[in-house]
Amino acid sequence: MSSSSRFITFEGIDGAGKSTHIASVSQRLRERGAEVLNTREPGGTPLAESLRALFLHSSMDGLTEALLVFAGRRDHLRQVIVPALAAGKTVVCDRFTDASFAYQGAGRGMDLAVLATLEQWVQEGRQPDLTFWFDLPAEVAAQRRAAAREADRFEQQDLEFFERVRAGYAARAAAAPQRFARIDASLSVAEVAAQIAAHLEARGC
Ligand SMILES: Nc1ncnc2c1ncn2[C@@H]1O[C@H](COP(=O)(O)OP(=O)(O)OP(=O)(O)O)[C@@H](O)[C@H]1O
Ligand SMILES: Cc1cn([C@H]2C[C@H](O)[C@@H](COP(=O)(O)O)O2)c(=O)[nH]c1=O
Repeated sequence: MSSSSRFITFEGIDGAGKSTHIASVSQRLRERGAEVLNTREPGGTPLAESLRALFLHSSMDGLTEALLVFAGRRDHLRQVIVPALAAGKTVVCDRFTDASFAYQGAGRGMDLAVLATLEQWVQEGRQPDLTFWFDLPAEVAAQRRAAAREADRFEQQDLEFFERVRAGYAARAAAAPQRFARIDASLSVAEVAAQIAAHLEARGC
């Protein structure tokens, strides 16, 4: 990875408000001289995007979900993320492996050791430099989703599922405090933006 490159991810339960801020964060980084590549997971390459459609709309168990999303992640890393970082770009990714631990691990009850093995095989030690975790109660996120769009099979899950997913993110954040920036996503859009800006300032971005 080039010294000027950064790998930044956005995480949180559905409806937490990530997409609302990704464009403005990317613009801020560009204004400060970064060449920013925006991408997402599941997805990011033609192969991974085709897997995304299956992942979001076909019925399957937690292990199948994990194998599918990590397969797409491997292609995404090799074809897009690693080359971009090597070229000195800043990669801003809407979701990454923390979502697998939160959704397939905490949400679906998959063995975290299996996920850790998949993480090692697929990422070969690579991790984001900075992860914004948009944290808020599942009930608040559900209210926001209800107003926004048609639910996919994850968004159709109940509040208990999303509270487990939230706890899964909290566990990942506790295990990697230097990488995670927790955002109180229950606040207003402006207050969330201010929290993000403060974290970026503190990291010289
Ligand atoms: N701080 C906020 N307060 C109130 N509503 C918000 C806030 N942030 C975002 N919203 C609204 O909540 C809805 C979900 O926001 P957004 O799409 O950014 O969430 P998300 O985390 O990207 O969700 P997903 O992961 O499912 O794509 C949108 O209608 C958005 O306008
Ligand atoms: C990367 C990843 C994602 N998911 C889930 C989380 C969301 O419900 C969807 C993606 O939808 P979005 O609107 O694009 O955020 O997929 C998951 O379960 N596991 C993962 O690794």
